[in-house]
Amino acid sequence: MLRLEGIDVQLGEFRLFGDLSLEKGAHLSLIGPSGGGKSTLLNLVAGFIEPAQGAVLIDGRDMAGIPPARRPVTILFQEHNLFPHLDVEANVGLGLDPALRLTGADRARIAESLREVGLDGLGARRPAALSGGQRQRVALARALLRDRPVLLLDEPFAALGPAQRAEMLDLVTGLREKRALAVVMATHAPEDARRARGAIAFIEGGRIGPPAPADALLDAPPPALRAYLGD
Ligand SMILES: Nc1ncnc2c1ncn2[C@@H]1O[C@H](COP(=O)(O)OP(=O)(O)OP(=O)(O)O)[C@@H](O)[C@H]1O
Repeated sequence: MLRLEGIDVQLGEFRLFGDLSLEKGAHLSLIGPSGGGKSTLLNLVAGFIEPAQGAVLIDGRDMAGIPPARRPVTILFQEHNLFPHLDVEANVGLGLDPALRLTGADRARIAESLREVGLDGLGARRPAALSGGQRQRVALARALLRDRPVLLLDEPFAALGPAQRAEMLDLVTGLREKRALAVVMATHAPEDARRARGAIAFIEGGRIGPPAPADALLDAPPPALRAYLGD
């Protein structure tokens, strides 16, 4: 479903390179040292940067030249996902219509999406009146309404406490399975990668390592990963 073929990205002195392949309904965690290239990879898939060489393919379609808004991809960041002056319903509604001309049917879909992420009845709140975890749920509800088959998460739950992080990861896993989403998540927390199940690719110095099952890799890490984990 998602393939990076012979990718080479050049950002000033930094170079990201390698291949990657992810099936529908699968989860891939990107872990590795700061500055290794995790966000660059997500930005490449999202269309914020273009490769100098190689191709990003989604469902067999070459994404070259396709702008972020027209890619079958949603990206969720650690913060700044919500507009503070808009209430929760409007923030989610932006996923349906950026001009917010919402019909009754749209509002029903928004309410359903809020229910799905456990925020039933909070549509009239402003983001400032929500906890960090609830704000990320709003952003997730909007991502779900966009209904794109690839979900990119850039350290989305790093600011949350351990229990909330686990809850959010389980929520994402449930939605991934229900909707057969392909999820790519950058994280510094190996326990998050374990919890999300699926595979891990270790990225260091711009080199995209081969994905391997999370438990197997973390239980017997190769030397570079062991050094990163501090074991
Ligand atoms: N626009 C840019 N121009 C030049 N260099 C850039 C640009 N964007 C990122 N870089 C560099 O690319 C490298 C990879 O950055 P990236 O954000 O992908 O790493 P990361 O693995 O996500 O790190 P972190 O874990 O700290 O978020 C860094 O050295 C960064 O300084």
